[in-house]
This record gives sequence, structure tokens and C-alpha cells, in this order.
Amino acid sequence: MVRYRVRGGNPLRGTAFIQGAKNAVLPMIGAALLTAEGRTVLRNVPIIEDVRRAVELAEAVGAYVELHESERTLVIDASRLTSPVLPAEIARRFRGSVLFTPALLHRLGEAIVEGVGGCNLGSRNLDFHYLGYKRLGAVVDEGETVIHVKASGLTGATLYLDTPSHTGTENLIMAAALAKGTTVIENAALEPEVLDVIDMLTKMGARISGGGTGFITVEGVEELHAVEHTVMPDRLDAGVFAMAAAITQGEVSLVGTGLDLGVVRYKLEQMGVDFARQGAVLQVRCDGPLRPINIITDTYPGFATDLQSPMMTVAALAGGTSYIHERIFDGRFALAGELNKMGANVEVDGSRAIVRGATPLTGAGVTAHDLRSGIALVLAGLAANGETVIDSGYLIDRGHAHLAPRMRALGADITREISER
Ligand SMILES: CC(=O)N[C@H]1[C@@H](OP(=O)(O)OP(=O)(O)OC[C@H]2O[C@@H](n3ccc(=O)[nH]c3=O)[C@H](O)[C@@H]2O)O[C@H](CO)[C@@H](O)[C@@H]1O
Ligand SMILES: C=C(OP(=O)(O)O)C(=O)O
Repeated sequence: MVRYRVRGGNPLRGTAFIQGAKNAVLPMIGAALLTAEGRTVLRNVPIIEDVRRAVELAEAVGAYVELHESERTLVIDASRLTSPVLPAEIARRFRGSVLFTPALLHRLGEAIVEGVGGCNLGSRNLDFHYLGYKRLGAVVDEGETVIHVKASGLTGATLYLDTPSHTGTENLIMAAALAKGTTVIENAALEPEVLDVIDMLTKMGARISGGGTGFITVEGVEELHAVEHTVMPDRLDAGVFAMAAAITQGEVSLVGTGLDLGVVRYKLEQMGVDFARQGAVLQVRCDGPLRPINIITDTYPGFATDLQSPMMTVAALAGGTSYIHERIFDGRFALAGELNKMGANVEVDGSRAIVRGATPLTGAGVTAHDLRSGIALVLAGLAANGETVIDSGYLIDRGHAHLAPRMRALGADITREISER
């Protein structure tokens, strides 16, 4: 059992080093398995639990993987894949496991998915993935718990996603990259992480156009080769550090190549937070009261659902009534009850939440229900009076690397503990 202990009240000051993006590195590990030729090198890899699970899963299907933690580098040799099975005990622990299916299909002719994990956010369907594989010529046998996908070669087709699924787009691009002929994916995801994966696949020899337009065309090629690629910075990690500066009335320099916070920056600016770009560094500062905000989550370039929970904490500390409308997931308000234990006033009605602030927060024993509610509780702890103890800290470690030392370097009083229960 991992637990975070936070004692609030310290303004955060200094330089925060932003990790590589979880939602880019996981598909890239899946992409590395598409090639039998050479060894893939991934740089700027975040040392998070999801990456450790992805390494275990790659090893379970036969790849040879070296995770060089201090160099934040992964070396993947997928020249020999030996098993099409994504075993439940690893695959059910993270969402990224779903991204291994295309490589197994191409390399072994089948993928046996014993489960897919990830944050518990309500319904998280995979129908676009499986319908897409079927249209490319695969046979999908959806059992109670195990899904068996088989194909003796895929053929390009026109695919349409009802909504622009992030991993759905990545999976169908990977499936199409080695299919015969042309695939068109309509209503494809626009997220920067998807574009980073397209960049890597293109370097590997894939022929992909239209990334970022919603209409992606993939001309299938015979084979792909191993490349070196640097993972883009994690805009969710960056958003959290910006919010930590804001709610503690601090001043933090965010360092991470090419960092772009997009709409999160504009929303925080509306709340009274100052941003200044100084060359490659983004400076965040707040020295006045926070104003309330309205948020509607959406696919990129809308407000990222993954930052909705941390933003709820910021809203609880803002003077006035904030409104949050969650449009991506139907069960992403588990944070509200935990924040209310700390003195917040959050009322949930279906997909909408009303946050009445500013309420002083008081340290309490709380539980992370998913990765982002966990990090939102860390933020609450930084601004609360007294001590906050956050259980189920493993969920935070799924997506944030070396959180406690990175926050301590800014002056936060935070420790990570491991106990027997
Ligand atoms: C590993 C990874 O990259 N995770 C991210 C990814 O998750 P993930 O790729 O799972 O999220 P999707 O974009 O696929 O899902 C968004 C919504 O579409 C629905 N849907 C999706 C696929 C499908 O086949 N059918 C269907 O109905 C889901 O139920 C959900 O309501 O994007 C989410 C939305 O930006 C982020 O919160 C996650 O951090
Ligand atoms: C929902 C998330 O992740 P995953 O899709 O990996 O569960 C997240 O990162 O907030």
C-alpha cells in the first residue's frame, strides 16, 4: 500500500522538471513491438508504474526490454515475439495494455487480451477498436473476460470513430500501418500525444498523413524498422505543477522541451494565475486571490478530462461558484466526496459539478479513486491546514514520476510511504 502524506501551507518555489508523457510513451512501447528489425530506443521515458507494467507486458510476449531508470531510457528488442497472450495479472493493471494488440496481430496473427485496466471512470468501451480491426479483416471473438483477435494479414479500409478515441486512433493507425493498401480513419483523435506517436511511426517507415486534421490516411507498408525517439513532455504533469504553484501562492518555472499547456493555461489565467514564457521555460506565478471558473471537458483542443479533477481542487480554493461539466467519462467525479471531507463544498449532479469556494481546506485521511483524483488530493493537501494522508497512492504513481522529491525540491512538505496494508 502506497500512501502520500502532505502537510500544507508552503508556497511552492523553484524549478519543476516535467516528465515525458505517459499517454505517448505507452503507445510507443506498443509501436516498438511492430518491428522485428533492430532495437528501439525511447528517451525521456517517465519512470511511472504504467511504464513498469508495459515493460512487464512486453517481456511477457517475448520482447527483451531494458529500462535504464536514471537515463530515463528504454531499449526494446522485439526481434522475437513468442506469445500472443496479454496476461490478466499485468494487462488489468493499466489501460495502455490495449495498445499491444496491433503488434501481436501483425507479428503472431493473433492477440489474446485477458483484460484491460486503467482508471475507473465509468464506462470505457473498446468497441471502436474491435469494429476497426474487423473492418480491416480480423476476426474478433469477445468472450466474457477474454478477447481473442485473429488475422492472417489485414487489408486497408475506411474506418469511422463515433467519437475521437485517443487509444482507438493509435491502435487503428498501428493496425493500418502494416496492412495491405490504404486505410482512412475518419473522426480521428487530435491529441498531441497521438501526433507524437505518428511522428515515431513515420520515422519507423510508416506512411501516415492527416495527423491533427481528424482524417488520417495510412498507406500500408511491408515492414517497419526500429528507431530512436524522444517522448514529448507530459502536459498533464505540467498542468498539475502549474496548479500547485497557483494554489500555494508560489512561483514555479516549468522546464520541459516544447511545453504547451493550451487551454489549461488560459483557464488558469482567467482565475488570476500569471504565466510568462521565458524562452524554453514557462514561469507560473500567483500572488492574489483565485477567481471561480467554468470548465467543459472535451477532446483536444478542448479542456483535457484528465485535468478536470486537479482543476476541481483549484476551484474549491477560488472565491465564488465554479461550474464543471464532464463530457468524456460518465463516472469521473469520485473526487468530490473526498474533497468535501477536507472542507470543500462540491455538489455533483450527473455530469455536472458545482464548486462553491473559497472554503478553507483542512487535512484529512482521504482515498485516491483513480490517478487524477489522487493527484488532485495531493494538491488539496498542499493548500490545506494540517496533514492530509492519501491512500491508494499506487494510482498516483501510475502516472506521475518521482512526485514527492520533485515537489519537495519546490519546498512542499510531502512524503511517500509504503506500508503492509
Ligand atoms: C492511455 C491513454 O492514452 N489514456 C487516455 C485515453 O484513454 P482512452 O483512449 O481509453 O480514452 P478514449 O478517448 O478511448 O475514450 C473516451 C470516451 O470514448 C468512449 N469510447 C472509447 C473507445 C471506444 O471504442 N468506444 C467508446 O465508447 C469511452 O467510453 C470514453 O467515454 O484518452 C482519455 C481521454 O482523453 C484520457 O483520459 C486517458 O488518459
Ligand atoms: C484516465 C487516465 O489514464 P488511463 O487511460 O491510463 O487509465 C489518466 O491518465 O487520467
